[in-house]
Order: sequence, then structure tokens, then C-alpha cells
Amino acid sequence: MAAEKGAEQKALEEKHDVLKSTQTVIHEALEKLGYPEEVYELLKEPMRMLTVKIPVRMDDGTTKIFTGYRAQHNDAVGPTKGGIRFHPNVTENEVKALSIWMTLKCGIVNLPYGGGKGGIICDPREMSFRELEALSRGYVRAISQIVGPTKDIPAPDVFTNSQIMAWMMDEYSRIDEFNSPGFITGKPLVLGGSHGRESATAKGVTICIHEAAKRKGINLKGARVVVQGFGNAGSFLSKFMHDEGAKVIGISDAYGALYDPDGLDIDYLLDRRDSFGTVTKLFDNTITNKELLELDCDILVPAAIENQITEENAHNIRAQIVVEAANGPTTLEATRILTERGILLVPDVLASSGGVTVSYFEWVQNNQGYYWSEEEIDEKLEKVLVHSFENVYNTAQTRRVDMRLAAYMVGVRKAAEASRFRGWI
Ligand SMILES: NC(=O)C1=CN([C@@H]2O[C@H](COP(=O)(O)OP(=O)(O)OC[C@H]3O[C@@H](n4cnc5c(N)ncnc54)[C@H](O)[C@@H]3O)[C@@H](O)[C@H]2O)C=CC1
Ligand SMILES: O=C(O)CCC(=O)C(=O)O
Repeated sequence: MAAEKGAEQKALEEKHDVLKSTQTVIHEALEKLGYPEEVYELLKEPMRMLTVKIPVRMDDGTTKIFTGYRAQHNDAVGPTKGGIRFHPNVTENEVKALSIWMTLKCGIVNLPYGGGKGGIICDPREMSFRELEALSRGYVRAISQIVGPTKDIPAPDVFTNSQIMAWMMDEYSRIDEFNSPGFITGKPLVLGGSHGRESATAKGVTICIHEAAKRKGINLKGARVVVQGFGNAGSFLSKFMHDEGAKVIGISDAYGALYDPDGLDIDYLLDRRDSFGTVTKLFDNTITNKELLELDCDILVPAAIENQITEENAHNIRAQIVVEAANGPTTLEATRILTERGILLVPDVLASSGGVTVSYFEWVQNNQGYYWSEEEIDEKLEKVLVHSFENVYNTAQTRRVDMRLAAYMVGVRKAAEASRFRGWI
């Protein structure tokens, strides 16, 4: 059964290889911007990719060897930056693509960083607290030579959180023999975390929803919203939408989805979800993630994993706006279908860039040793995201391209220019 599932997963990954599709759009974006082929040759893969083996003594006395990755896409602009994912389906190509997307995000919101990303093949839902701490510390020891506050700054992603960031920061500080809060972002407040980082990705998505709704003439009060994923991004987003008077009619996690045409009780669900964003196991009357995505709604927000909207279901999507909180939830073919159908698709590299933006604020605060209030963070984030949305939207309009290609065109330029000024290409 496990072997069968593995084969099915592998076939899906090959069919929807996120690295290949990213490369296709990067190539198109660079061509449209008039860059020569060698710029593509430089940017089509990470400059550095480290694969590590992490031995962990498990609670049953055995030793398990985990595989982890850290990809650094391009550091011409500045240190690389991006989250660390703990998930059983992590692959090398996925981590590479995720690092490229980080370069694009940092370019779109104009941060002094290039893109990086990490991942470990594991299922933290099946591990004890002690095993998770050992894995987190082991990963930092394994990658310590290539990361650091001025080299590559990690952060949370799927199934990692502020506790894991705290262990990683502590391990790095021991290696560095110095307290190094600027080594990682998404930390608890007491360890130099920033106000607003936990909800930053969802806040950024909310700002994009506002901007997209304005362009589509949708009133958010009473608008029907469907959110796939109820973790960091999805749960905060559901709360923000609910508090603004929208009706969140569907949410999901890895095990299923909940649907109520009159609107779900988001506060109750937030109260009952576990630390991995699981809540549907508590209910009998669930629907599938596939059914959730095809619900009749105004705004659909995929906030879980890759390749959820494909050529197989893109024709059945009934939202007017799709805002990608997740990285890579829509394939290229599906992007084409949705765009042709007049659905406004706000791509991941723009919509989910609120997280890294506030991570940057966290790093700046760590470097200066002076901390801002939540209001100051919110105000700065709003300014950055509204401007970035306008920039991408206007590029799409004036260059007559879809929002994804427009976002790539805006996002790739900074890394390309910095590489050129450095004399690399
Ligand atoms: N946390 C952050 O700051 C950022 C997260 N993102 C992206 O947002 C997405 C969600 O990340 P987080 O909320 O941080 O993760 P999380 O670990 O807090 O939550 C993940 C959610 O996705 C669900 N999920 C996992 N596998 C699934 C599957 N096969 N089908 C349906 N649902 C599934 C989980 O049950 C959980 O509800 C990811 O694509 C991540 O890369 C993007 C930018 C920043
Ligand atoms: O906060 C960060 O530095 C990175 C967040 C991230 O991994 C992402 O945007 O995908």
C-alpha cells in the first residue's frame, strides 16, 4: 500500500514538476525583459544546493537517518532568505523551485535578499517533541557552514513553527558562540521575534484579496470565501476574512474539508485545531479537498501545498478570484485555463510575500536591537504589499500577460541586474 502510494506520488511529481514549470516562466519573463540566454542559464537553478543526512536517536532507541536540503538560489542582491519545510513529500526539485520563488518574492517586495529554501523529508505529526528538537538541531549543525545572519536566513514554512525556529536559533548560537537572533526569523517574541510575523503571510494575502476584489468589483462583506489548508496561512486568513464580514464557507486540512453554505464558525474551529493545522478529524460530515476546491464561491484561497489546481479541475473552479497563499498550488496549464476564463489569479510569489516581508522587518529589528510595535509593522506591510500588487497588476495590463508572468517579470529583474552589476554575466 505504502509502495503504491509512493509510486502514485512520484508519478504526480513528475507530471507536475514544479522546478520545470518555474523554469518555463522564468525563461519567458527574462525573454520579455530582453535579457540574454546566459541570464536564464544562471537563474534557472540554485547557485548552491546542499543535501545533508541527519541522524536522530528516536524515542524507541533506534537511530533514524533523515535527509534534508538547503537551496540558495542567487545571492547577488544580498543574503539568501526562505523557510524550512518538514514534510514527508519534500523533494530536491521542490526545494530548488521554492528557493527560486523566494528570489522572485524578494524582488517583488524589494527586499535586500536573494532566495533560499530548506526542507527535511519527515512527518513531524508522527514524531515526539524530543525527536523534533533533535532533528531541528541536527539540521542546523549539518547546514551551519552555509547559513548565518549575513549569508542565508531561514524561517518557518509547512509544519515548522516558532518553537522549531527557537531550537534552531539556539543551536546556531552555540556553534557561533554568540547570541545570533538574526540567524533565523519567525522566532518567539521573547527571543527577538517580531510582532505580526505569525499572521504576516495571511495579512499579505488579505491585502491582495482587497486589491483584487476592488478590481473585480466584489464587496468583501458577505463574499463567499473558500480556504484550502488551516495552518499558519489558512487559519489566520480565515479569521481575517470572517472578521471583515466575509462568509468563510469552506476550509480544509490534509484529511478532508468542512463546508457550510451559511458560513463556518471560524473562532470555534481555530480553538479546536491542532498545531499542525488539523481540525477536520473532529467531524463526521466532511467533504474532500477536491470537492472543496470546486465549491461555488467568490474567492478561493489555496493555502496548503503544490499542484492542487491542475488542468483536470481548472474548468470546474467557480471562484471569481483565486489568491495563492500556498507556494505553487496552480499548474501552468491551469493558470492558462483560469486566466482564459476571466478568473483573476493572484500568484503565490506576490500573494504570499507578506511572510518574508515581516521576516525582513524581524531581521532588521534584530540587527538594530530596537523593536517596533504591531501597528508599525502592519503599516509598513500594507504599504509594501499595496505597492507591489499595483506594480504586478499594471505590468500584467500594460504588457498584456497573465498575473503570474507579470509577477515573474517584476520579481526576476533585481537578481538579474545585481548579477550583471557584479560582473557575473
Ligand atoms: N508560513 C509562512 O509564513 C508561509 C507559508 N507559505 C505557504 O503557505 C502554505 C501553507 O503553509 P503554512 O500555513 O505555513 O503551513 P502549516 O504547516 O501551518 O499548515 C499546512 C496546512 O496544510 C494542510 N495540508 C498539508 N498537506 C495537505 C494536503 N495534502 N492536502 C490538503 N491540505 C494539506 C495541513 O493539514 C495544514 O492545515 C505552504 O505552501 C507554504 O509554503 C507561503 C509563504 C509564507
Ligand atoms: O519568512 C521567510 O523568510 C520565508 C517565508 C517563506 O518560506 C515563503 O515565503 O515561502
